[in-house]
Amino acid sequence: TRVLTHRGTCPLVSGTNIQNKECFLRQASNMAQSIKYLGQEEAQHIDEELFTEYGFSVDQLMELAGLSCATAIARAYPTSSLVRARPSLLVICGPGNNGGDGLVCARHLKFFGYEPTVLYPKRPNKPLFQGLTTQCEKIDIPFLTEMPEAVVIDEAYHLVIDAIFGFSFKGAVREPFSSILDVLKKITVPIASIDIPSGWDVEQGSTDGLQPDMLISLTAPKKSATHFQGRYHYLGGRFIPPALERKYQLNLPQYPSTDSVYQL
Ligand SMILES: NC(=O)C1=CN([C@@H]2O[C@H](COP(=O)(O)OP(=O)(O)OC[C@H]3O[C@@H](n4cnc5c(N)ncnc54)[C@H](OP(=O)(O)O)[C@@H]3O)[C@@H](O)[C@H]2O)[C@@H](O)CC1
Ligand SMILES: [K+]
Repeated sequence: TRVLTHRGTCPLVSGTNIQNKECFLRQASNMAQSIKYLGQEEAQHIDEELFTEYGFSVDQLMELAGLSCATAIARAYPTSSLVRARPSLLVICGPGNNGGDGLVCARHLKFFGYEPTVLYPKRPNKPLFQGLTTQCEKIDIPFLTEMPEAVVIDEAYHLVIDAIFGFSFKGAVREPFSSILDVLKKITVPIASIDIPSGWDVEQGSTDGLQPDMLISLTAPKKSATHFQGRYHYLGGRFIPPALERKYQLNLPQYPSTDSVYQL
């Protein structure tokens, strides 16, 4: 009772003097609601269940994931904040679904008024990815044939979108992506990573890897996101059914209104 009646400074609301009881309750509620950071297998299981148990298709979720990435990027880097004449972006897409998110994101960013260019060096021979590529080409998004040097990227683009690897990445990075990541470590323009900073261990992160300015975690952050030190961390992918959220105790925050992104 002494704790409950004592007045002091609440560490959660700096500079305010509220009753400790309130502070305690708020802290307890925040702890109860803190969002879960997923391990690699857990992220893969949730993804699998969305398709097998909940009836979603890959292209559906990829569209929502990519749209939330484009929305978060437009929030963090509005076209009006970009100093050069053209709001040019480089989107680098990898061989899996993370790369697919990148293609969807590039398409939406084009409709949002940006000038994306795509590098897509390893393209899966599947209708989904061929369709996403065609959709970009048909709205005049250029595709590069090789990775530019770091100085060229710094000169030509405002932002690089890293859609190379997501939650299925494992082991040492293989070519051509190891050379691409080496270049990305040298650039000075900011990097926005989709789901995981590419090359990072999904759970442990990386001490000498990319240091993105932005991370858009899809569904829920992965454990490596605790090491993210950039300015903007957004949650996207507002499509998790409540029963699935409960099963995995995701404790997702309430997305505001009709938003598809939430700034963490
Ligand atoms: N539920 C959600 O939240 C949703 C998530 N979505 C998105 O899907 C993402 C997960 O997609 P994913 O499972 O296709 O795997 P991803 O990480 O893109 O890459 C696998 C590819 O990388 C390769 N590869 C692996 N290691 C490598 C290495 N060391 N060096 C080189 N290559 C390596 C591997 O090649 P392989 O081993 O087959 O040769 C394979 O081709 C997820 O992060 C999110 O962005 C949304 O689209 C839908 C809803
Ligand atoms: K990525």
